[in-house]
Amino acid sequence: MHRQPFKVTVIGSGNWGTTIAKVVAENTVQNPHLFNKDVNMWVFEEMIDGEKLTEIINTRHQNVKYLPGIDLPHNLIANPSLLDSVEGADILVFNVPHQFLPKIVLQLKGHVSNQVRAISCLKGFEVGAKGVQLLSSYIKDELDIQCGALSGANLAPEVAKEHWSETTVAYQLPSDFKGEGFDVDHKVLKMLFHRPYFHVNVIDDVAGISIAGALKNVVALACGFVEGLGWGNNAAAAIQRVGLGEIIKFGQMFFPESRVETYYQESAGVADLITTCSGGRNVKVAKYMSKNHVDAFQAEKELLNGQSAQGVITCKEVHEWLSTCELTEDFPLFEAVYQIVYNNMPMEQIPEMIDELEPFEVEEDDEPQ
Ligand SMILES: NC(=O)c1ccc[n+]([C@@H]2O[C@H](COP(=O)([O-])OP(=O)(O)OC[C@H]3O[C@@H](n4cnc5c(N)ncnc54)[C@H](O)[C@@H]3O)[C@@H](O)[C@H]2O)c1
Ligand SMILES: O=P(O)(O)OC[C@H](O)CO
Repeated sequence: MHRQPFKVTVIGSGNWGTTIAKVVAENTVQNPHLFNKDVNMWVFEEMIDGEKLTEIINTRHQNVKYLPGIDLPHNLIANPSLLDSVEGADILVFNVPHQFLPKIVLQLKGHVSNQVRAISCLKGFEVGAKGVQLLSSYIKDELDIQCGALSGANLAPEVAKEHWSETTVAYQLPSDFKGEGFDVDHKVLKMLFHRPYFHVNVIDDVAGISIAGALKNVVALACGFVEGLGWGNNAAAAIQRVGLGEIIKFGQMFFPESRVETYYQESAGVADLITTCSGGRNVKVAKYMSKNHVDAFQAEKELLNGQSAQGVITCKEVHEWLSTCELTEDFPLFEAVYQIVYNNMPMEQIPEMIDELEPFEVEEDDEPQ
Protein backbone atom coordinates (compact mmCIF):
# COMPACT_ATOMS: atom_id res chain seq x y z
CA MET A 1 0.00 0.00 0.00
CA HIS A 2 1.40 3.39 -1.06
CA ARG A 3 0.42 6.79 0.17
CA GLN A 4 -2.78 8.01 -1.54
CA PRO A 5 -3.73 8.47 -4.40
CA PHE A 6 -4.73 4.80 -4.51
CA LYS A 7 -4.89 2.72 -7.67
CA VAL A 8 -8.10 0.70 -8.10
CA THR A 9 -8.83 -2.44 -10.13
CA VAL A 10 -12.23 -4.04 -10.60
CA ILE A 11 -12.06 -7.79 -11.14
CA GLY A 12 -15.09 -8.74 -13.21
CA SER A 13 -17.19 -7.15 -15.93
CA GLY A 14 -20.65 -8.70 -15.80
CA ASN A 15 -23.91 -6.86 -15.22
CA TRP A 16 -22.91 -5.71 -11.70
CA GLY A 17 -19.17 -5.80 -12.29
CA THR A 18 -19.45 -3.23 -15.08
CA THR A 19 -21.93 -1.11 -13.13
CA ILE A 20 -19.69 -0.90 -10.07
CA ALA A 21 -16.68 -0.22 -12.30
CA LYS A 22 -18.63 2.72 -13.77
CA VAL A 23 -19.41 4.02 -10.26
CA VAL A 24 -15.77 3.69 -9.18
CA ALA A 25 -14.35 5.27 -12.34
CA GLU A 26 -16.69 8.27 -11.97
CA ASN A 27 -15.36 8.78 -8.44
CA THR A 28 -11.68 8.36 -9.25
CA VAL A 29 -11.88 11.17 -11.82
CA GLN A 30 -13.55 13.46 -9.31
CA ASN A 31 -11.12 12.72 -6.45
CA PRO A 32 -7.59 12.87 -7.90
CA HIS A 33 -6.05 13.52 -4.45
CA LEU A 34 -7.44 10.15 -3.28
CA PHE A 35 -7.39 7.91 -6.35
CA ASN A 36 -5.49 7.36 -9.59
CA LYS A 37 -7.80 8.44 -12.38
CA ASP A 38 -7.56 5.28 -14.48
CA VAL A 39 -9.41 2.19 -13.29
CA ASN A 40 -8.57 -1.22 -14.71
CA MET A 41 -11.44 -3.65 -15.18
CA TRP A 42 -10.49 -7.29 -15.70
CA VAL A 43 -12.66 -8.80 -18.44
CA PHE A 44 -13.06 -12.52 -19.05
CA GLU A 45 -12.37 -12.14 -22.76
CA GLU A 46 -14.92 -13.25 -25.31
CA MET A 47 -15.70 -12.54 -28.93
CA ILE A 48 -18.83 -10.60 -29.84
CA ASP A 49 -19.63 -10.73 -33.57
CA GLY A 50 -15.94 -11.19 -34.38
CA GLU A 51 -14.70 -8.43 -32.04
CA LYS A 52 -13.03 -8.77 -28.66
CA LEU A 53 -15.23 -7.55 -25.80
CA THR A 54 -12.26 -5.66 -24.31
CA GLU A 55 -11.73 -3.80 -27.59
CA ILE A 56 -15.41 -2.89 -27.79
CA ILE A 57 -15.33 -1.54 -24.21
CA ASN A 58 -12.12 0.43 -24.79
CA THR A 59 -13.23 1.97 -28.09
CA ARG A 60 -17.03 2.28 -27.89
CA HIS A 61 -17.10 2.58 -24.08
CA GLN A 62 -20.03 0.22 -23.66
CA ASN A 63 -20.19 -3.35 -22.40
CA VAL A 64 -22.51 -4.44 -25.18
CA LYS A 65 -23.01 -7.94 -23.80
CA TYR A 66 -23.49 -7.49 -20.05
CA LEU A 67 -24.62 -3.86 -19.69
CA PRO A 68 -25.90 -2.77 -23.11
CA GLY A 69 -26.95 0.82 -23.71
CA ILE A 70 -24.95 2.29 -20.82
CA ASP A 71 -22.09 4.70 -21.55
CA LEU A 72 -18.99 3.99 -19.51
CA PRO A 73 -16.39 6.53 -18.38
CA HIS A 74 -13.38 6.74 -20.69
CA ASN A 75 -10.99 6.27 -17.75
CA LEU A 76 -12.38 2.74 -17.26
CA ILE A 77 -9.96 0.45 -19.06
CA ALA A 78 -10.88 -3.12 -19.96
CA ASN A 79 -8.00 -5.58 -19.61
CA PRO A 80 -8.16 -9.27 -20.59
CA SER A 81 -5.11 -10.18 -18.48
CA LEU A 82 -5.96 -10.78 -14.83
CA LEU A 83 -2.36 -10.41 -13.64
CA ASP A 84 -1.68 -7.32 -15.73
CA SER A 85 -4.92 -5.68 -14.54
CA VAL A 86 -3.98 -6.00 -10.83
CA GLU A 87 -0.37 -4.85 -11.30
CA GLY A 88 0.32 -1.95 -8.92
CA ALA A 89 -3.25 -1.87 -7.57
CA ASP A 90 -3.83 -0.74 -3.98
CA ILE A 91 -7.54 -1.60 -3.93
CA LEU A 92 -9.14 -4.63 -5.58
CA VAL A 93 -12.90 -4.72 -6.07
CA PHE A 94 -13.98 -8.32 -6.67
CA ASN A 95 -17.16 -8.62 -8.74
CA VAL A 96 -17.61 -11.92 -10.56
CA PRO A 97 -20.28 -14.65 -10.28
CA HIS A 98 -19.00 -16.48 -7.22
CA GLN A 99 -18.55 -19.89 -8.92
CA PHE A 100 -15.54 -18.36 -10.73
CA LEU A 101 -13.86 -16.95 -7.62
CA PRO A 102 -11.69 -19.97 -6.65
CA LYS A 103 -10.10 -20.08 -10.10
CA ILE A 104 -9.43 -16.33 -10.08
CA VAL A 105 -7.96 -16.36 -6.58
CA LEU A 106 -5.72 -19.27 -7.53
CA GLN A 107 -4.33 -17.27 -10.45
CA LEU A 108 -3.75 -14.23 -8.23
CA LYS A 109 -1.91 -16.13 -5.48
CA GLY A 110 1.66 -14.89 -5.17
CA HIS A 111 0.95 -11.86 -7.39
CA VAL A 112 -0.81 -9.59 -4.88
CA SER A 113 1.00 -7.87 -2.00
CA ASN A 114 -0.48 -8.38 1.45
CA GLN A 115 -0.67 -4.56 1.70
CA VAL A 116 -3.46 -4.53 -0.90
CA ARG A 117 -7.01 -4.02 0.41
CA ALA A 118 -10.14 -5.51 -1.15
CA ILE A 119 -13.92 -5.28 -1.29
CA SER A 120 -16.05 -8.21 -2.41
CA CYS A 121 -19.31 -7.41 -4.22
CA LEU A 122 -20.06 -11.12 -4.67
CA LYS A 123 -23.13 -12.84 -3.28
CA GLY A 124 -22.70 -16.46 -2.19
CA PHE A 125 -20.61 -18.71 0.07
CA GLU A 126 -17.61 -20.96 -0.22
CA VAL A 127 -18.21 -24.38 1.29
CA GLY A 128 -15.09 -26.51 1.66
CA ALA A 129 -12.55 -27.82 4.10
CA LYS A 130 -13.04 -24.77 6.33
CA GLY A 131 -16.81 -25.27 6.50
CA VAL A 132 -19.06 -22.45 5.31
CA GLN A 133 -17.05 -19.30 4.59
CA LEU A 134 -17.98 -15.76 3.64
CA LEU A 135 -16.47 -14.88 0.27
CA SER A 136 -14.64 -11.91 1.84
CA SER A 137 -13.05 -14.33 4.35
CA TYR A 138 -12.16 -16.72 1.54
CA ILE A 139 -10.40 -13.90 -0.38
CA LYS A 140 -8.70 -12.75 2.81
CA ASP A 141 -7.47 -16.23 3.72
CA GLU A 142 -6.37 -17.23 0.22
CA LEU A 143 -4.59 -13.99 -0.70
CA ASP A 144 -3.62 -12.77 2.77
CA ILE A 145 -5.23 -9.36 2.17
CA GLN A 146 -7.83 -7.45 4.19
CA CYS A 147 -11.23 -7.76 2.52
CA GLY A 148 -14.61 -6.16 3.22
CA ALA A 149 -17.88 -6.37 1.31
CA LEU A 150 -20.40 -4.26 -0.58
CA SER A 151 -24.02 -5.39 -0.69
CA GLY A 152 -27.38 -3.70 -0.98
CA ALA A 153 -30.72 -3.35 -2.71
CA ASN A 154 -29.00 -2.86 -6.03
CA LEU A 155 -30.41 -4.24 -9.24
CA ALA A 156 -27.57 -3.41 -11.62
CA PRO A 157 -29.65 -2.07 -14.54
CA GLU A 158 -31.23 0.56 -12.24
CA VAL A 159 -27.91 1.65 -10.71
CA ALA A 160 -26.35 1.76 -14.18
CA LYS A 161 -29.13 4.13 -15.31
CA GLU A 162 -28.30 6.27 -12.25
CA HIS A 163 -31.66 5.78 -10.59
CA TRP A 164 -31.28 6.50 -6.89
CA SER A 165 -30.55 3.59 -4.55
CA GLU A 166 -28.70 2.81 -1.35
CA THR A 167 -26.00 0.30 -0.53
CA THR A 168 -23.94 -0.92 2.42
CA VAL A 169 -20.18 -1.29 2.50
CA ALA A 170 -18.68 -3.20 5.43
CA TYR A 171 -15.00 -3.12 6.27
CA GLN A 172 -12.86 -3.74 9.33
CA LEU A 173 -9.51 -2.00 9.63
CA PRO A 174 -6.67 -4.55 9.52
CA SER A 175 -4.27 -5.00 12.44
CA ASP A 176 -1.48 -3.46 10.29
CA PHE A 177 -3.55 -0.35 9.39
CA LYS A 178 -1.09 2.29 8.18
CA GLY A 179 -3.04 5.40 9.18
CA GLU A 180 -5.17 7.99 7.40
CA GLY A 181 -3.80 8.96 4.00
CA PHE A 182 -1.68 5.82 3.89
CA ASP A 183 -4.37 3.17 3.97
CA VAL A 184 -7.97 2.37 3.14
CA ASP A 185 -10.50 3.31 5.82
CA HIS A 186 -14.25 3.95 5.94
CA LYS A 187 -13.82 7.48 4.55
CA VAL A 188 -11.84 6.26 1.54
CA LEU A 189 -14.43 3.57 0.83
CA LYS A 190 -17.26 6.06 1.00
CA MET A 191 -15.42 8.31 -1.49
CA LEU A 192 -14.82 5.31 -3.76
CA PHE A 193 -18.41 4.09 -3.97
CA HIS A 194 -20.77 6.96 -3.02
CA ARG A 195 -22.46 8.77 -5.93
CA PRO A 196 -25.36 11.23 -5.97
CA TYR A 197 -27.51 8.33 -7.24
CA PHE A 198 -25.83 5.61 -5.14
CA HIS A 199 -25.87 6.34 -1.44
CA VAL A 200 -23.37 4.43 0.67
CA ASN A 201 -23.39 3.62 4.36
CA VAL A 202 -20.14 2.17 5.69
CA ILE A 203 -20.26 -0.16 8.69
CA ASP A 204 -18.17 -2.92 10.30
CA ASP A 205 -20.56 -5.89 9.98
CA VAL A 206 -19.02 -7.75 7.03
CA ALA A 207 -20.67 -11.03 8.06
CA GLY A 208 -24.17 -9.56 8.37
CA ILE A 209 -24.26 -7.94 4.94
CA SER A 210 -22.63 -10.95 3.26
CA ILE A 211 -25.05 -13.49 4.75
CA ALA A 212 -28.07 -11.37 3.84
CA GLY A 213 -26.75 -10.85 0.29
CA ALA A 214 -26.07 -14.53 -0.30
CA LEU A 215 -29.24 -16.00 1.18
CA LYS A 216 -31.78 -13.56 -0.25
CA ASN A 217 -31.03 -15.13 -3.63
CA VAL A 218 -32.29 -18.50 -2.33
CA VAL A 219 -35.44 -16.86 -0.97
CA ALA A 220 -35.94 -15.11 -4.34
CA LEU A 221 -36.02 -18.49 -6.09
CA ALA A 222 -38.83 -19.62 -3.77
CA CYS A 223 -40.65 -16.36 -4.47
CA GLY A 224 -40.35 -16.96 -8.20
CA PHE A 225 -41.76 -20.48 -7.82
CA VAL A 226 -44.95 -19.33 -6.07
CA GLU A 227 -45.33 -16.38 -8.44
CA GLY A 228 -44.89 -18.69 -11.41
CA LEU A 229 -47.60 -20.91 -9.98
CA GLY A 230 -49.87 -17.85 -10.04
CA TRP A 231 -50.32 -17.76 -6.27
CA GLY A 232 -49.94 -13.97 -6.10
CA ASN A 233 -48.60 -11.41 -3.68
CA ASN A 234 -49.73 -13.00 -0.42
CA ALA A 235 -47.74 -16.13 -1.17
CA ALA A 236 -44.68 -14.06 -2.15
CA ALA A 237 -44.93 -12.12 1.13
CA ALA A 238 -45.18 -15.36 3.10
CA ILE A 239 -42.04 -16.66 1.42
CA GLN A 240 -40.17 -13.46 2.25
CA ARG A 241 -41.32 -13.60 5.89
CA VAL A 242 -40.15 -17.18 6.33
CA GLY A 243 -37.00 -16.47 4.32
CA LEU A 244 -36.00 -13.52 6.48
CA GLY A 245 -36.39 -15.71 9.57
CA GLU A 246 -34.12 -18.36 8.10
CA ILE A 247 -31.55 -15.76 6.98
CA ILE A 248 -31.32 -14.34 10.51
CA LYS A 249 -31.22 -17.82 12.07
CA PHE A 250 -28.42 -18.90 9.71
CA GLY A 251 -26.42 -15.79 10.62
CA GLN A 252 -26.87 -16.24 14.34
CA MET A 253 -26.07 -19.95 14.21
CA PHE A 254 -22.98 -19.95 11.99
CA PHE A 255 -21.68 -16.36 12.11
CA PRO A 256 -22.45 -15.12 15.64
CA GLU A 257 -20.37 -12.00 14.98
CA SER A 258 -23.10 -10.77 12.57
CA ARG A 259 -25.59 -8.28 14.01
CA VAL A 260 -29.36 -8.83 13.75
CA GLU A 261 -29.85 -5.04 13.40
CA THR A 262 -27.97 -5.12 10.09
CA TYR A 263 -30.84 -7.09 8.52
CA TYR A 264 -33.41 -4.37 9.08
CA GLN A 265 -31.28 -1.21 9.36
CA GLU A 266 -29.12 -1.64 6.26
CA SER A 267 -29.84 -1.67 2.55
CA ALA A 268 -28.07 -5.03 2.46
CA GLY A 269 -30.80 -6.57 4.65
CA VAL A 270 -34.57 -6.58 4.16
CA ALA A 271 -34.36 -3.91 1.43
CA ASP A 272 -32.22 -6.19 -0.74
CA LEU A 273 -34.56 -9.11 -0.04
CA ILE A 274 -37.52 -7.02 -1.25
CA THR A 275 -35.87 -5.70 -4.41
CA THR A 276 -34.43 -9.09 -5.38
CA CYS A 277 -37.78 -10.80 -4.85
CA SER A 278 -39.47 -8.10 -6.97
CA GLY A 279 -37.20 -7.75 -9.98
CA GLY A 280 -33.99 -9.75 -9.66
CA ARG A 281 -32.66 -12.47 -11.94
CA ASN A 282 -33.28 -15.25 -9.41
CA VAL A 283 -36.99 -14.53 -9.21
CA LYS A 284 -37.14 -14.35 -13.02
CA VAL A 285 -35.35 -17.68 -13.45
CA ALA A 286 -37.62 -19.39 -10.92
CA LYS A 287 -40.78 -17.97 -12.52
CA TYR A 288 -39.55 -19.16 -15.90
CA MET A 289 -38.89 -22.65 -14.50
CA SER A 290 -42.37 -22.74 -13.07
CA LYS A 291 -44.15 -21.56 -16.20
CA ASN A 292 -42.08 -23.44 -18.79
CA HIS A 293 -41.29 -26.65 -16.90
CA VAL A 294 -37.55 -26.42 -17.49
CA ASP A 295 -34.76 -26.84 -14.95
CA ALA A 296 -32.82 -23.95 -13.42
CA PHE A 297 -29.83 -24.33 -15.72
CA GLN A 298 -31.97 -24.31 -18.84
CA ALA A 299 -33.91 -21.29 -17.56
CA GLU A 300 -30.67 -19.41 -16.82
CA LYS A 301 -29.38 -20.19 -20.29
CA GLU A 302 -32.56 -19.15 -22.09
CA LEU A 303 -33.18 -15.99 -20.05
CA LEU A 304 -29.90 -14.45 -18.95
CA ASN A 305 -27.52 -14.33 -21.96
CA GLY A 306 -24.48 -15.46 -19.95
CA GLN A 307 -25.45 -13.83 -16.66
CA SER A 308 -25.84 -15.88 -13.51
CA ALA A 309 -28.66 -16.42 -11.01
CA GLN A 310 -26.51 -16.98 -7.93
CA GLY A 311 -29.26 -18.56 -5.84
CA VAL A 312 -29.06 -21.71 -7.95
CA ILE A 313 -25.54 -22.41 -6.68
CA THR A 314 -26.03 -20.89 -3.25
CA CYS A 315 -28.97 -23.20 -2.38
CA LYS A 316 -26.66 -26.16 -3.06
CA GLU A 317 -23.87 -24.70 -0.92
CA VAL A 318 -26.35 -24.10 1.89
CA HIS A 319 -27.77 -27.62 1.57
CA GLU A 320 -24.29 -29.16 1.66
CA TRP A 321 -23.37 -27.22 4.76
CA LEU A 322 -26.66 -27.89 6.56
CA SER A 323 -26.42 -31.60 5.69
CA THR A 324 -22.94 -31.73 7.19
CA CYS A 325 -24.36 -30.17 10.36
CA GLU A 326 -27.52 -32.39 10.21
CA LEU A 327 -29.60 -29.21 10.34
CA THR A 328 -31.55 -29.24 7.07
CA GLU A 329 -34.84 -29.57 8.99
CA ASP A 330 -34.13 -26.31 10.81
CA PHE A 331 -34.15 -24.40 7.50
CA PRO A 332 -37.17 -25.82 5.65
CA LEU A 333 -37.44 -23.03 3.04
CA PHE A 334 -33.78 -23.24 2.04
CA GLU A 335 -34.11 -27.03 1.89
CA ALA A 336 -37.31 -26.83 -0.18
CA VAL A 337 -35.56 -24.62 -2.74
CA TYR A 338 -32.66 -27.09 -2.95
CA GLN A 339 -35.05 -30.05 -3.39
CA ILE A 340 -36.99 -28.24 -6.15
CA VAL A 341 -33.88 -27.16 -8.06
CA TYR A 342 -31.82 -30.35 -7.74
CA ASN A 343 -34.30 -33.18 -7.03
CA ASN A 344 -37.41 -32.10 -8.94
CA MET A 345 -39.56 -31.78 -5.85
CA PRO A 346 -42.90 -30.26 -6.97
CA MET A 347 -43.04 -26.52 -6.26
CA GLU A 348 -46.62 -26.91 -5.06
CA GLN A 349 -45.26 -28.62 -1.94
CA ILE A 350 -43.55 -25.48 -0.59
CA PRO A 351 -46.33 -24.63 1.92
CA GLU A 352 -46.20 -28.10 3.49
CA MET A 353 -42.40 -28.05 3.51
CA ILE A 354 -42.20 -24.78 5.40
CA ASP A 355 -45.25 -25.17 7.63
CA GLU A 356 -44.08 -24.37 11.13
CA LEU A 357 -47.38 -25.21 12.85
CA GLU A 358 -47.88 -28.41 14.77
CA PRO A 359 -50.42 -30.60 12.93
CA PHE A 360 -53.91 -29.76 14.20
CA GLU A 361 -55.23 -32.78 16.04
CA VAL A 362 -58.95 -33.09 16.69
CA GLU A 363 -59.69 -34.24 20.26
CA GLU A 364 -62.27 -37.05 20.34
CA ASP A 365 -64.72 -34.94 22.46
CA ASP A 366 -64.50 -32.06 19.93
CA GLU A 367 -65.52 -34.17 16.99
CA PRO A 368 -68.70 -32.98 15.30
CA GLN A 369 -71.75 -35.06 16.28
N1 LIG B 1 -26.37 -7.96 -11.42
C1 LIG B 1 -26.84 -7.46 -10.30
O1 LIG B 1 -27.90 -6.81 -10.28
C2 LIG B 1 -26.07 -7.64 -9.01
C3 LIG B 1 -26.27 -6.72 -8.00
C4 LIG B 1 -25.60 -6.89 -6.82
C5 LIG B 1 -24.71 -7.94 -6.67
N2 LIG B 1 -24.51 -8.82 -7.68
C6 LIG B 1 -23.53 -9.89 -7.47
O2 LIG B 1 -22.33 -9.55 -8.14
C7 LIG B 1 -21.65 -10.74 -8.57
C8 LIG B 1 -21.28 -10.57 -10.02
O3 LIG B 1 -22.48 -10.51 -10.77
P1 LIG B 1 -22.55 -9.87 -12.23
O4 LIG B 1 -23.96 -9.42 -12.40
O5 LIG B 1 -21.49 -8.85 -12.42
O6 LIG B 1 -22.17 -11.10 -13.19
P2 LIG B 1 -23.11 -11.74 -14.33
O7 LIG B 1 -24.17 -12.53 -13.68
O8 LIG B 1 -23.51 -10.68 -15.28
O9 LIG B 1 -22.15 -12.80 -15.03
C9 LIG B 1 -21.46 -12.54 -16.22
C10 LIG B 1 -19.98 -12.41 -15.98
O10 LIG B 1 -19.38 -13.70 -15.74
C11 LIG B 1 -18.19 -13.75 -16.50
N3 LIG B 1 -17.77 -15.11 -16.77
C12 LIG B 1 -18.37 -16.04 -17.55
N4 LIG B 1 -17.63 -17.17 -17.58
C13 LIG B 1 -16.55 -16.94 -16.80
C14 LIG B 1 -15.44 -17.72 -16.43
N5 LIG B 1 -15.29 -18.99 -16.85
N6 LIG B 1 -14.51 -17.17 -15.59
C15 LIG B 1 -14.67 -15.93 -15.12
N7 LIG B 1 -15.69 -15.12 -15.46
C16 LIG B 1 -16.64 -15.64 -16.29
C17 LIG B 1 -18.55 -13.02 -17.75
O11 LIG B 1 -17.37 -12.65 -18.45
C18 LIG B 1 -19.27 -11.82 -17.19
O12 LIG B 1 -18.35 -10.82 -16.80
C19 LIG B 1 -22.60 -11.90 -8.28
O13 LIG B 1 -22.20 -12.59 -7.11
C20 LIG B 1 -23.95 -11.23 -8.06
O14 LIG B 1 -24.81 -11.91 -7.18
C21 LIG B 1 -25.15 -8.68 -8.85
O1 LIG C 1 -30.62 -10.09 -10.05
P1 LIG C 1 -30.25 -10.85 -8.83
O2 LIG C 1 -31.36 -11.76 -8.35
O3 LIG C 1 -28.91 -11.49 -8.95
O4 LIG C 1 -30.14 -9.77 -7.66
C1 LIG C 1 -29.37 -8.66 -7.90
C2 LIG C 1 -28.92 -7.98 -6.66
O5 LIG C 1 -28.27 -8.85 -5.79
C3 LIG C 1 -30.00 -7.19 -5.99
O6 LIG C 1 -29.42 -6.39 -4.99
